[in-house]
Amino acid sequence: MSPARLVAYDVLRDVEDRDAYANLALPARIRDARLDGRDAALATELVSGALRWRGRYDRIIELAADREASRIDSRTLNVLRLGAHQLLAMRTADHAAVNESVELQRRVGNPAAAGFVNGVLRAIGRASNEDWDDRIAASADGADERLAAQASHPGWVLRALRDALRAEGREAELGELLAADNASPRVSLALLPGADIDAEAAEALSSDVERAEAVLTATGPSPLGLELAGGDPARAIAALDLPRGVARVQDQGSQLAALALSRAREPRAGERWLDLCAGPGGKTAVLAAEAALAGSELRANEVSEHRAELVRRSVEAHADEVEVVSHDGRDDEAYGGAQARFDRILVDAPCSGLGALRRRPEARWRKRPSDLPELTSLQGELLDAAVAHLAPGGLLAYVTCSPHLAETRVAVDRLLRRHPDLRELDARAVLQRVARIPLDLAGDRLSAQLWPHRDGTDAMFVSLIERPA
Ligand SMILES: C[S@@+](CC[C@H](N)C(=O)[O-])C[C@H]1O[C@@H](n2cnc3c(N)ncnc32)[C@H](O)[C@@H]1O
Repeated sequence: MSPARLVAYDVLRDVEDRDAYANLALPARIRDARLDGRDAALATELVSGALRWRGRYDRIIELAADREASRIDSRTLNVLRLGAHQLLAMRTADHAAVNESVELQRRVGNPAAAGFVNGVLRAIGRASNEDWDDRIAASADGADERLAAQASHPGWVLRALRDALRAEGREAELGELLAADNASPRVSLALLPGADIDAEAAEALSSDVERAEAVLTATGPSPLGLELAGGDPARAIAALDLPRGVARVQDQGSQLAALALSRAREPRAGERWLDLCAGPGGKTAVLAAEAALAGSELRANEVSEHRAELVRRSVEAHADEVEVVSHDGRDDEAYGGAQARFDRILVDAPCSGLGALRRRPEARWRKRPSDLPELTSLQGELLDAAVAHLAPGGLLAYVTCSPHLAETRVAVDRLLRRHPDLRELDARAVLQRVARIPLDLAGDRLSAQLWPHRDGTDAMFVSLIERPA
């Protein structure tokens, strides 16, 4: 029995039974099973493939088994998903994929269903991906159901993504976006400003890193950004030999969102900045470095004490300069009192996370449209509280890692209606100025929406709002 397949199966169960995050459960299981590098890579591919493509594979399994997925025992279904991934997306020989799956079923599932697993997987292996696409199309109830199954996205997510693209006049890009969600992104690093080294110099240094099979390139839209072409990010960071916390794993869209606030305009001396929803602290780290350069003070707030601790760790490069507190961002304590005012506030609000589906393969199946109303009210309340603490002339950045219109444009339009004294600034122009390369920002609104398929970033939304002096 292949240990990598057993580990992959166990992680699928962790995700299902314990609501575990695959990216946390997988390394732990790999360690416990003492998998070598090759088996660890195989387990990783199996887990991310089976989770990401779950919608597609379940439809194919239903067609091959002539039975609804909901009527297949969940242990057997996971064995079939892993088998389907080997047959349809990996180079595993068909007989090996089928035999290993039957063995796995005997070991972890109902042995009496081993014949069923054998039959279903043989049927899946007999047809190509193109054939399965045709069969999915022929059995689908409408174009959305077809695309949702083929591209493995829940229907409501697909419609939300299409609405967001349509608002920019780019509905035709939906297929590219879904494909980008289904591809494993490269790891990006941020090299915090103020270090003695910039991204280009770090790339040059990566000749040392190259020997460690972890090649860094100064590519991507963030001026702080490095991309890892392969290998272990921790080794790449260690090989740069920089002070702790200066090089950090971070999506380049997140880097740009933080820079949009700090670089929207020249800071005056002694400004006060606040990161209201800071955990786990990725953007706080960028803001801390920017604040240190600008001579600004930074306060970071995070409602969860555990995540506030992560924020403290994230600013270790500027530990004494950032005040980290833990309160509900709707309460005055988060700001240090009712009278406290800030010159710049980042509201990186809790959101559905639909912009980062490519990084968390299980996330799309966990979100529910019913999560939205609670999130959008919280976003509105956090924004109202932040606005109340914005100094005259102050700047607020509203950021989400979701392109869902209810969390992005609609939230900003509502905020501006509630507070007619506020003025929206041209976030698109700011991002164009800050970015290392020209960004393809579509639509005719002042806010900016980044996209994985266009910008190579998570789908971050950024709006900049000013309280006129
Ligand atoms: C999108 S995440 C922020 C990501 C972070 N800015 C970064 O770049 O690492 C939103 C954060 O808001 C926190 N949060 C949720 N409700 C909150 C509230 N009422 N007040 C303050 N923070 C809250 C969540 O715990 C979560 O850590």
